[in-house]
Amino acid sequence: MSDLVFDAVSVRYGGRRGLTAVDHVGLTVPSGQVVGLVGESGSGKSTLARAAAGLSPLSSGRVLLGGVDVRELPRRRPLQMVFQDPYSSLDPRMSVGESIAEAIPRGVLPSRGARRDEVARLLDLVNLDPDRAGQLPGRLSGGQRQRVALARALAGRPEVLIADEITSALDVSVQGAVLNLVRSLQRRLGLSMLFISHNLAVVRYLSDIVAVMYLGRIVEVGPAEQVLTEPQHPYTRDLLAAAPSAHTSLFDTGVDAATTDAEPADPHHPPGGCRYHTRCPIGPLVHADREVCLQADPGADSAHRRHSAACHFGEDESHLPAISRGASAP
Ligand SMILES: Nc1ncnc2c1ncn2[C@@H]1O[C@H](COP(=O)(O)OP(=O)(O)OP(=O)(O)O)[C@@H](O)[C@H]1O
Repeated sequence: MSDLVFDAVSVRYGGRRGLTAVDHVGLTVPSGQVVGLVGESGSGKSTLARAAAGLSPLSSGRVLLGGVDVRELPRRRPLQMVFQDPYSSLDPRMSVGESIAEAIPRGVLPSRGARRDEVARLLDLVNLDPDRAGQLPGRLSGGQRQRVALARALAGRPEVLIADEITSALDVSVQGAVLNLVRSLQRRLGLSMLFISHNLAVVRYLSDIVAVMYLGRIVEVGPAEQVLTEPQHPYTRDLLAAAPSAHTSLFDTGVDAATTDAEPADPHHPPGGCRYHTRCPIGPLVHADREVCLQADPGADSAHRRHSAACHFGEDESHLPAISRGASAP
């Protein structure tokens, strides 16, 4: 088992008129731990996850697993991804068993019988009756399909599971069961996990570490409890203020993280200096120091495991009582 390391990863979409969806991101998912990745829509979370899984080509940087560039791993088998929509991730013409068997690496279990037994083991692992193997996905509920998608991911015996909004398309009544299953599998199998969700309460429930993304950059990272209860970056504070359920119920509906009323920055033309300065409530109120926010990119120390924020005033809370929540940049 080894750490998953994003080393100065950038992903750019389109040509000259395109945008840099992930911009020089450094992030470590320590072996056997869960990193929750949060941030509003369009901040680059899925692109970062897809970059690790080989689904978004890197413009620069590397993704390493145990020091090995994941591009050198055969079919990236140690990294498996589960997606949001269990309706499109399974082939409707293949039985559940065939879908799972297809994901078992070739050569590992050559005999038909051994593959059938492995499918039954995997179905049991995700709490589905092995008799489901003969069914088509059309006969299954969303929650059951997501369990099959998990079984498929586990068929590759991964070290790292990348989970992108895996419960947000499910009925609220089954979200809890799927999350509990993911948590127990992660612990039982010692998996590392990059877990993306808009629901901060869910992220808090699952994660050891939380990383916060804004406009293609990691702006804060640290132990989950610290980031979610003592945030250092103004963006994280705004995110938490907009999603009070991080501190209340796990499965409230309507908890999507949104931030201040200020206009989101244009991802095609991200602001210079600190990327959050156009929306930040601190900059405009700390006039004497605002220049530094316009000029210098603070950068979070996301390669390390301590709590760190990409803010010139991150750990200095002396200005906080003066801040009014809704303040927006001029
Ligand atoms: N295939 C693509 N081609 C061009 N631009 C893209 C593509 N996929 C994503 N983008 C853009 O890249 C940026 C980051 O998108 P991404 O989906 O990674 O963000 P996200 O944080 O995962 O958002 P969400 O929470 O809505 O899934 C956005 O501005 C988005 O519009």
